[in-house]
Amino acid sequence: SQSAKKKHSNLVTDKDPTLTWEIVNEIGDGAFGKVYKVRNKQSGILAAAKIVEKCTEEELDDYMIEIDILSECNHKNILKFYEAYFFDTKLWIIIEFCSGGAVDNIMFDLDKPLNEPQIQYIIRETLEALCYLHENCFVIHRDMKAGNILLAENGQVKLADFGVSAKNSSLIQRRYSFIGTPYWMSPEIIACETDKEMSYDYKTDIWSLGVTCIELAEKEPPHNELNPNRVMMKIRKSDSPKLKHPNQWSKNFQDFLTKCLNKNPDERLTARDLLKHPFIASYTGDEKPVKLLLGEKNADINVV
Ligand SMILES: COc1ccc(Nc2ncnc(-c3cccnc3Nc3cc(NC(=O)c4cccc(C(F)(F)F)c4)ccc3C)n2)cc1
Repeated sequence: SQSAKKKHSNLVTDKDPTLTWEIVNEIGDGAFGKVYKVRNKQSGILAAAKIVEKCTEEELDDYMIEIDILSECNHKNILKFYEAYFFDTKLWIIIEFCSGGAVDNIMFDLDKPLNEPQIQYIIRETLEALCYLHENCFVIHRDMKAGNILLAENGQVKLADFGVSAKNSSLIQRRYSFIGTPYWMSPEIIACETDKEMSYDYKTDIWSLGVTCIELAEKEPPHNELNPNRVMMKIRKSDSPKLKHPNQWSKNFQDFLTKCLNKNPDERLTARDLLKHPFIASYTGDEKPVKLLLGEKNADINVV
């Protein structure tokens, strides 16, 4: 439509996406719509396409925040934006395809948590993405968890946001809205919902990263036995969560967790600081431990 074309530069409105992209299969079905693996008819390139049916102009404005964030992000550890179409009342958001899928699905398929080198590599790459989001894009992710960390076929780590909670926020202005998946929520983000004068900022992603480390080490986040509306009060009342069996893990890992899971956001380290922490800096390996993990997952599928 004319208004969509005029307003948004990242949006193709006068071309039918099915002329360029063919649907291979469905890979996800969320509240927002369906997600497909698609192939470019000219280049053969694979991609992931979120297709929102009957998208209204105001819904489009909301999705444009996501499209603008994705199109301005140019980093090896953030999903690469390809194209977006608004055609025949359907919105298509097309981004790079990661064949490994999300890390929580991989742990579920293999029915086992990750080992320390795999955690070090994945968290190092995720911290690089968070540094970029916080320092270059002034974006708070707000839904950091293993389900939003994708693996590409060569073991590359790509940060995603399927719930699309990531929002732009300038350095000074803090966020007052309330969002994210309860188990990974920081104490201050929960406080936001009760006493409004509280606010939170980038440090909320660091708490969620700490919870994600426990999730990678134990398959589930802390308090996962509680139902979602109980867990928020539990997080606010409880001390910082810890690993169930600390002596199975290095002192560096345990110390890294205490630096992420400080209940006071002002004392929590930044993503930039955490990249220098021994748990991360001492890991000089490449993506090999994660390529083995992907090998197991693929072998798993063949053997079944
Ligand atoms: C179940 O098996 C699989 C196998 C492979 C894959 N691979 C894959 N590769 C790429 N994308 C997806 C995907 C899956 C479900 C939903 N959305 C997906 N990607 C996607 C993500 C977005 N948006 C973001 O990731 C996003 C939005 C806002 C901010 C950010 C960030 F802050 F991270 F930059 C990221 C938009 C459109 C799409 C199609 N899935 C997934 C499941």
